Amino acid sequence: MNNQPITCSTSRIAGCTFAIYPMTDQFVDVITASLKEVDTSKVWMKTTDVETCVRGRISHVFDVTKALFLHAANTGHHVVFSSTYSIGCPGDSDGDVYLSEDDERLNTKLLKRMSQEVAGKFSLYPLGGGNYMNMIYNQIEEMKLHGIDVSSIHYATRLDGDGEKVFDGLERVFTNMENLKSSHTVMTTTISANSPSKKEKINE
Ligand SMILES: Cc1ncc(C[n+]2csc(CCO)c2C)c(N)n1
Repeated sequence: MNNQPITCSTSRIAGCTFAIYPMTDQFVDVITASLKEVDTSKVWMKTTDVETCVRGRISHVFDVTKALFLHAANTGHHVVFSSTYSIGCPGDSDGDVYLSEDDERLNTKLLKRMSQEVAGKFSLYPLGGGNYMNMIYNQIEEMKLHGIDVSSIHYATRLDGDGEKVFDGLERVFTNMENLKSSHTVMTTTISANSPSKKEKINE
């Protein structure tokens, strides 16, 4: 058994653990086609039976996760994406070498072909101390500048609109936290596309 403590790292590598859940018998094809067709060469990546983890510069972590989800959603199936983004976690340093990649995004062309409405939510957790509620409120205001519907729900903020704009807002919020010198930031999201459910409350 490996009881070695995880070594501490002070690197500013960003990471995301996420899973895509396609609600179809063809779920294996939907997931594997996304993982194959999206260019992931500027991030460290590991896929298991439970999830995928990508690590690298913020721009590439968002480019890859956005492209993977929108590629899966583009099949037309009802697809859900569940993720945890993190930066500044005092823990492993896997993939630090990917921080030296340049800023050119690799999936811009692929994303241009896709137009997808989504519904989702995000929660922001500034873990580095400070006035955390103000930091969260400020970033919810930031999200409203991205051309999507932003509304309050319990424990999270709901987001409705174009998928690319939703991911661009999430990236902006995450990047803002880094620029504001938050020492450790975690952001969770759940994003759904092509749901057969109507947007209205379905329990009434
Ligand atoms: C992004 C993402 N990565 C891994 C899984 C886990 N998973 C479930 S089915 C399947 C394909 C067959 O092995 C895989 C890898 C997921 N759901 N989403």
